[in-house]
Amino acid sequence: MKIVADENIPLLNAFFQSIGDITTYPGREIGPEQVADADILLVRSVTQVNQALLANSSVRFVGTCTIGTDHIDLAYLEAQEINFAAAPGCNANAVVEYVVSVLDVLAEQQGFNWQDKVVGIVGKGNVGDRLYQVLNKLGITCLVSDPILEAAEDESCEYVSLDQLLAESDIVTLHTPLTEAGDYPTHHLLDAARLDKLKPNAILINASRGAVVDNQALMSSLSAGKPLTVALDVWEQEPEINRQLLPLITIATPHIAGYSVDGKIAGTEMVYRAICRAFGLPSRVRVEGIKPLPKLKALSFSSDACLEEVLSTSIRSVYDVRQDDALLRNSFRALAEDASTAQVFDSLRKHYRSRREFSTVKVKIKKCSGKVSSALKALNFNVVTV
Ligand SMILES: NC(=O)c1ccc[n+]([C@@H]2O[C@H](COP(=O)([O-])OP(=O)(O)OC[C@H]3O[C@@H](n4cnc5c(N)ncnc54)[C@H](O)[C@@H]3O)[C@@H](O)[C@H]2O)c1
Ligand SMILES: O=C(O)[C@H](O)[C@H](O)COP(=O)(O)O
Repeated sequence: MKIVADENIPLLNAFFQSIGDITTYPGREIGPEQVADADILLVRSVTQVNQALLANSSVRFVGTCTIGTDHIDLAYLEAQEINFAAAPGCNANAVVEYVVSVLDVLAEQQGFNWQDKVVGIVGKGNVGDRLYQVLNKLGITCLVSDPILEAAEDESCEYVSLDQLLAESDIVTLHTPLTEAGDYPTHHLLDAARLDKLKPNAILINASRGAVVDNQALMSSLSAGKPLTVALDVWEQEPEINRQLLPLITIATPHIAGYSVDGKIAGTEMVYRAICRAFGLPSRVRVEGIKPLPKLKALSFSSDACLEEVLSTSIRSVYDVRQDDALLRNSFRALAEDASTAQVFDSLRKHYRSRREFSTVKVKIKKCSGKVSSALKALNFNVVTV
């Protein structure tokens, strides 16, 4: 079989070389010509998969090694009886750890204690629910808005309206898909009116999709002096992000919240297993059999280390969002005259030094307080008491 794939999908040969001949392209350059005689198309979020791409192709299976599927015309694939698989939850832990790093950094910069804040979570799916569980275990009060789960009478938490969440949360973090249709569309969910409802000095984090927040309205609000701290990992019009918005954003990253090594490989593996099922193939490849993944040295703390020090040191030893923020700002500052915003944004993502996830890091603690150990376990660290 012929496989056409986004070059940014990790371990393509390890997983798929026994299934077919693989040809890779930059995700944004996969067009009708590239897929014309392909049987299987493997993409990430930057390839629009629709009738314009597939109408005259032989593609029988589309896989996106991502959580988001807003780049896929699902109705068209179904109508054409083209098999489809995404990778739900594959990098959800990475996004949670991104949010945790943002909170860790802002808590230090603004001198607050997480436990004293109310966190509003918009969207309680794979990412939002994991974040909810982590924050709950850390004793942090959460408000949750998810009208779809609420309508389905989900009882995993008490739900509030979005307007109540915006009015009462100190920190608002967005984890919905980007949708334009249905009962609860999320395109510009946070428009000018809703941005106005955010508390003074609130923190807004968007690691979902750029257009869930009206970026023009956000820029107007911030330019008018609204006291708001914003962390954006996703931007409207990616990769042509609005560079005038950049200086108004406190933490700015190039859509890498889900870019852990573990999450990216999980995405590839999930689509591989779906293809094996769809084509009745033996699912032989195991991630464990692939070259060992980079491991971080174990951390250890003295028994009198304070909780804040242990948490912050552990988080930053694995991921410090300030590094990605600085890299993005320096890259745009150094932007060569002829280099476009899109080239810089995409290059940062293509050459991203993927990080590991907290669960892969062993933290050795000498007879520490139960509070420290349980907090680290809440963050999914691999805790060993020595
Ligand atoms: N920045 C990144 O690198 C990154 C990584 C992973 C996922 N994402 C994005 O985050 C989104 C969420 O990821 P997930 O794995 O939790 O997806 P998911 O599908 O598991 O959960 C999404 C949740 O949002 C809820 N929802 C839908 N419309 C809503 C609305 N109007 N208001 C409130 N809630 C609403 C759904 O009911 C669902 O519970 C993905 O669709 C993707 O676009 C971004
Ligand atoms: O939807 C997802 O899984 C994430 O947004 C992921 O980070 C997308 O990564 P990309 O396809 O842009 O490489």
